[in-house]
Amino acid sequence: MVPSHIAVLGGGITGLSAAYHLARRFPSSRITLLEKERRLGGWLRSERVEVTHGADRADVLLESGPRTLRPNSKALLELIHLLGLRDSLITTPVTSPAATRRFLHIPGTKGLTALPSSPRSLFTSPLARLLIPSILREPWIKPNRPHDADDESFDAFVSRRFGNEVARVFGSALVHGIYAADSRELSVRAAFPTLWEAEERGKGSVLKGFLKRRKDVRSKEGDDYELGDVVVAMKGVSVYSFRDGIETLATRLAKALHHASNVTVRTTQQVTGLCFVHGSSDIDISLSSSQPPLRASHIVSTLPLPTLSTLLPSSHILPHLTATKPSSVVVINIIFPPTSTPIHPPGFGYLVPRPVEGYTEENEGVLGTVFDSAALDAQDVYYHSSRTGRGSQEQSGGRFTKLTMMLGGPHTHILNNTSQSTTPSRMLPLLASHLGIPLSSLPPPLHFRVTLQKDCIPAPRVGHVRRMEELKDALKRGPWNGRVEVVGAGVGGVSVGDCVRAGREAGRGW
Ligand SMILES: C=Cc1c2[nH]c(c1C)Cc1[nH]c(c(CCC(=O)O)c1C)Cc1[nH]c(c(C)c1CCC(=O)O)Cc1[nH]c(c(C)c1C=C)C2
Repeated sequence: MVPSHIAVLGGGITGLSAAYHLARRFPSSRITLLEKERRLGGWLRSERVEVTHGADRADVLLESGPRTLRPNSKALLELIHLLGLRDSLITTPVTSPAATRRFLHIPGTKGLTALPSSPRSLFTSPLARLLIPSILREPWIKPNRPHDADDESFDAFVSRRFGNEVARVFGSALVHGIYAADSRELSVRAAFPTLWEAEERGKGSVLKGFLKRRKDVRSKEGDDYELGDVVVAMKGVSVYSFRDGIETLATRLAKALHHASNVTVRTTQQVTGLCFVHGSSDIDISLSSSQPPLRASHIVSTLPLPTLSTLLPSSHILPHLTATKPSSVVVINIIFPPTSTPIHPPGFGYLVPRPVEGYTEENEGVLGTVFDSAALDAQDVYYHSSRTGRGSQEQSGGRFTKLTMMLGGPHTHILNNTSQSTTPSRMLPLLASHLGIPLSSLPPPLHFRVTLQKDCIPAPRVGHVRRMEELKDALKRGPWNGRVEVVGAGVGGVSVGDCVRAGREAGRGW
């Protein structure tokens, strides 16, 4: 039966995608999207700041959440096609330094260590001593997954197959860069399912499993995405965004919803409770405003799972809503004026692994730094004032350097004391030391902005996949009877592409 009224809870990227696709799939259904804030888009937030230095002026784009997208998400490519966003694309080629050059800053050392970008560079890398033996050994290590294990931590998984040091140095850094979490708590099955599956396919060896996968991938069939010619624009692209930043995706979705005749978007509407209507299968949604409750036949919740848990009547609690620990990140956007020698080497940026002693109060608390101007420089608009005082949009003396330092996550002492831990006088010496340059070669920044992104990334803990299966099973049974779907980063993958796909798949069974 076609749903009469679908309520979508939450106006972040998953909620917007859900409302957009539901409106297309059910043109005769009413759809209401409810968002507690005034703005839509959740963690996608792109803002421009104006900076000047002598005769140089620029409108520089800053991101405080995700900043780049990867072309492997068909759900995202489809949105770009459907929303007509192709002309706003800004891309980074796979051959550019931002795509090929990545670094680690190893705690206790000065400067950056380049990560090998090809099998050949592996042999000349300072990390060769650690990496080569563990890679060569892995296929020969007997299958060692505990036979009844249905999950384990990412750290335990990598330690088993590649050794403890590889797990601490590379595994923890990777997890910092995606989940801002402790790899000793993160579920390998939920966070890196391809690794877990490769080990199964390779009969115990991850590397053998990956070699086997190549054959399977080539024979994989296509699917039902409407991609237009966007795929052509993504040839040879490593990452991409839009001229006005990643938030463009949210603003264009909101615009499309505004024009859809069957959708109502209600902002500043905080949901305070859900209640089954006696004698019917409808659900009443209470709102914090003085508005009467909203009655819906179907609900898609994209709210964080702990928030959803507070909305349910005690007679109808759902399992596992509070099991996932979200990570908080302190994001520091810094803009430096043009300099005669580059502030950082060309590349994506660097990650900082977990220190040997763990996450202690003595640690600097930095998870990594992104060299933003290296990847999507074309987002920044430069003006040059001539002697006549008239501005023209042209390239002048040099480019500003834009980078983002990220702190916190498992370094909880930073989150408890953000304002004191993130002053320029603390951060700039740390940055100079990570980059291996004297502090005196860093000019005073033109812009230094600190944002605390509280609980921004749900980090799935060991057992997450099984718990989410149990949650989905509970939603199929009474009184929910499949009319309520719970989707989003807390349930499935956390990338923007995963969130868009989760919204696209919501309500498929209705
Ligand atoms: C606020 C900080 C964030 C950190 N991780 C994420 C955010 C929003 C989420 C995230 N980051 C990456 C992925 C994987 C994307 C994919 O597979 O398609 C996710 C879900 C990878 C990534 N990490 C960094 C960047 C610039 C990217 C590319 C995607 C993006 O722009 O977010 C850098 C980085 N992110 C974090 C840290 C500590 C860090 C350090 C250099 C935390």
